[in-house]
Amino acid sequence: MINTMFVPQKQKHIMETPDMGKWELAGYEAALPVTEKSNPITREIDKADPVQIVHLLKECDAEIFQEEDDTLVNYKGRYTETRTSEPQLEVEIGQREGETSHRKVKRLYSASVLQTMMDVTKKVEAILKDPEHSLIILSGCGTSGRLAFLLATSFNKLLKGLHKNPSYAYIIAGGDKAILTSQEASEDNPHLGAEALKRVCAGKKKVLFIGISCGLSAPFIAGQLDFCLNNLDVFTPVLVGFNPVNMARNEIIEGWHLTFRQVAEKMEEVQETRRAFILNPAVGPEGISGSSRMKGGSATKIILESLLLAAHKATSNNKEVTAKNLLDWMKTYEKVHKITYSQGKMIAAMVKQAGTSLEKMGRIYYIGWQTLGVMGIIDASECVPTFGTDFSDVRGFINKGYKEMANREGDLTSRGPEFEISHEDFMMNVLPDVTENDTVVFIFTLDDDLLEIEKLANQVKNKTPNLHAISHVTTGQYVSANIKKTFASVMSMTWPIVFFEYEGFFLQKFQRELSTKWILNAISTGGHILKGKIYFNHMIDLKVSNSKLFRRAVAILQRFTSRSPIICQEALLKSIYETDDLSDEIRNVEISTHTTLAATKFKVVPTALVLLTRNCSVAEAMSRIQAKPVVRETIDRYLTAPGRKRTADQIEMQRDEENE
Ligand SMILES: C[C@](O)(c1cnc(-c2ccc(S(=O)(=O)c3ccc(N)nc3)s2)c(Cl)c1)C(F)(F)F
Ligand SMILES: O=P(O)(O)OC[C@@H](O)[C@@H](O)[C@H](O)[C@@H](O)CO
Repeated sequence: MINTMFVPQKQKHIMETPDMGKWELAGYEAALPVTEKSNPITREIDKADPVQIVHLLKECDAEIFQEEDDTLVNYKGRYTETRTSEPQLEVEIGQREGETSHRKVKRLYSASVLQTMMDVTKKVEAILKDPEHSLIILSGCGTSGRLAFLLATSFNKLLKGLHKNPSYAYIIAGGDKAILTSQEASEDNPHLGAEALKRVCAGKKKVLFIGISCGLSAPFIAGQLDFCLNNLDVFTPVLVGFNPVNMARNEIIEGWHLTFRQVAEKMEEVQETRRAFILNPAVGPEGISGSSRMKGGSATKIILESLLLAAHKATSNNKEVTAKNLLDWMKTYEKVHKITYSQGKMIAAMVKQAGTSLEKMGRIYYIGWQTLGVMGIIDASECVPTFGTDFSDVRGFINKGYKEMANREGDLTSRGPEFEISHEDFMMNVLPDVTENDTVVFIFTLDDDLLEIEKLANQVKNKTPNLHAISHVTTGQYVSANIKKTFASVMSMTWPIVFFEYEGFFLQKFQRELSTKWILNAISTGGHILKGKIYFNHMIDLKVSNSKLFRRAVAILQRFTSRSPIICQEALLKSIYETDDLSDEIRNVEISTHTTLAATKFKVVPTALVLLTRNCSVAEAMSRIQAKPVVRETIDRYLTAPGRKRTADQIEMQRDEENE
């Protein structure tokens, strides 16, 4: 029987997990948070060619829509006979002795999810009736914060079109600069979250707070939810994420008194009285383990756009929202998946092109119009924390810059080159240095200014032949021959004409955004896979810049070395502090001390991997990694991952250690 995986920390920082080599045996996989698991579909994605990469990502994204299958979950930590392929096991902490209950895994279309969505739409409608004294706030960290920004501005535009005052606001951990740049550390501060929430809704009498944390793990969001739970007269908290509550993060949050799971359990209690809500369907593990920008981000868009659009439609038609309405809105997003991936071959060609550019140390530029430009900016900004690249490797630009973005803090250009996002900035400061190693992708609809598009495209064409277009057209519209001949390739998605009234126009816009997100996620992920950044389906060389990434680094080291969590954490700390003998002082300082220092270092996880497999000094491990910069080859040489044959000396070494 394995010890339960996440218990409130007794010792500092040690995650209670089964020790080495027992991952598969004890059903450990099933007890992992869904959002952090390795997805079997992409287990060998690092060996796939562009066409296969796109196919694997398509399969992963399809899991978002998977119906509730008859997987029964048994609480007593025993296997349950299920009709799905593998035995499911979920370890519930503190379940009363003798009580076994069966529960199905909650999915996007589960009755309980639709019911909760309906309950939340009623709260939205109440807020919309009184914009003066009430507010809907969307909040998140990283990608979840960027989507909070996009959703809030989109729905305020919808209201503006109806000559109504704005009812939405957004919070992103780290402020508006986090829309464009990686501010991973701000995720770890619950006080920062609560302070930002207080500031944004000062004076409001009724606030619907929607906190987005795909992994049910961000302390920033935990702080905001807890603040709401202590002020339920004004606040109605909604938690959006993709783990069951009993898999919410259970690590004591630094400088605070609760874990995310304790906050989520309090939310569950209050949900009984319909004064708090949790929307947390499982959508399956990410194609790159833990990369919640992908399926987590897509599912966030689908759930919240369907829910909010339904509420707006009900308000303008003065009709009740039904579960069927919500199901119909969400089902239309399945068509988006079908239409988008019907272009699999062209997406693969762009993935291949991206890989070539990145391998040649070239760059990738997304030149987008309106919110499709925002999707480009979001995908580009995620590459830094996801693949450890420089901001200049993948960049997004949008017509009219901050005017089009309509972000609260306005024009950020003066903060530095990574904040230059307008087409003018691109033409003046980037285009002159574009070479044939670079790839440029235009993203637009046929309702955008086609003359402007053609003019800019011809200027780019003089600098690189790798000029591609993603265009969204409505049935009956066709990309002109002029436009076609300007681009090396044009991927054209044709969308059905929307008949339902005003909200339908926004649904079409949202669906073109999701389609674009899937394509750009494939381009940036596929490009970095082809560059050799991914091992199996893990980004091993991650920057350990917050506590979640620290945990992921230790978990990845455990997974690839089968060593104990303690040994793996020691190796990681040796690598971060560049020392062969860790002082107790280092062992016992707060995790933020480790991550603050680690954020300034390179390749600390690969170095720790070499430390664990070669029993050498940190200096020697670092020089080996320096000598062979591509992570995958480095590791291949020293390591065979679980499930692939293990070398004799590794078995020997492991046996020695176990006898220590
Ligand atoms: C799947 C894998 O074993 C793995 C990866 N990451 C992790 C984790 C990453 C981040 C965490 S965590 O920050 O502790 C966390 C994050 C979310 C959550 N709900 N609970 C805990 S665990 C785990 Cl538990 C396993 C592998 F292979 F990737 F290492
Ligand atoms: O939404 P969560 O689980 O709280 O995660 C919030 C952020 O850590 C997450 O968005 C991160 O920036 C992305 O790079 C993940 O791919």
